[in-house]
Amino acid sequence: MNFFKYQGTGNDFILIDDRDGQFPATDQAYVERLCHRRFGIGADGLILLQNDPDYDFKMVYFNADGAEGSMCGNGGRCIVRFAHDLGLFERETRFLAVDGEHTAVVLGDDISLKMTNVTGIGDRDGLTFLNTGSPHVVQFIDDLESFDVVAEGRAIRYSSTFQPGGTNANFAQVIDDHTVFVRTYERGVEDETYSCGTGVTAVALVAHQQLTMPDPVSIQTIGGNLRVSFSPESDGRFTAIHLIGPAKRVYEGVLTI
Ligand SMILES: N[C@@H](CCC[C@H](N)C(=O)O)C(=O)O
Repeated sequence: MNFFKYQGTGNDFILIDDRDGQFPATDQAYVERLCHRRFGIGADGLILLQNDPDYDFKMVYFNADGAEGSMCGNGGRCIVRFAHDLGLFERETRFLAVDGEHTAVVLGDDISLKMTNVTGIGDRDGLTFLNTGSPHVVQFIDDLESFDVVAEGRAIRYSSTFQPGGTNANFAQVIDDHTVFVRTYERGVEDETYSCGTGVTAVALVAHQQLTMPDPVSIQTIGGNLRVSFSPESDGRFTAIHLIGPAKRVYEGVLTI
């Protein structure tokens, strides 16, 4: 079976064309092994591209721990690039993911991915929490460079407040009036990743609501730059949310494990 490796701002994924349904998707240990950075290919997650009768394709996303995850924004941009490379559409696509329908547009090196609407930004035991397709806590920090993202993120991820599912944790530092630097501890990877698409989307919406940062918000991550555009609604919801940034094929190979 062939595999492809893609990355979106350093969030890296194994992509598999599973339109024949042959991949052993229920074998969690196998997916985990493929994602392992010593014994496998190495990736933050694995994504299957499957057929769906009503859409261009269906995205099935697994975290590096082998369990099926909630929505992955960078993975969403990567599978759009993959589908484009496979010739499944020309410029605009419509696909199904775990959180419902997404549309996306190829803009040269960038993919603009429409994210699910956000119902609101809440408070959970003093922490800012929202769901952008995946659950996210957002905290603003003064010196993010030297902040211990893994220790602090893990404490939030496993805190009783967010059990049983847990949450992703994002730490953000304001760079200027429209730019934020973001570092994320990802649930399911159980480590800091170079970038998290649903996480930076969450940070952009919180930066708008709490710091009046205007649309679009520019995001810096360890793995590169992204933009998030959105429409704030009068009832606290956000619609027309787009995550925009590069997504690239890195290499392809044949599975031998
Ligand atoms: N890297 C992802 C986030 C994936 C979801 C997450 N790890 C979870 O299941 O909680 C992104 O780019 O959004």
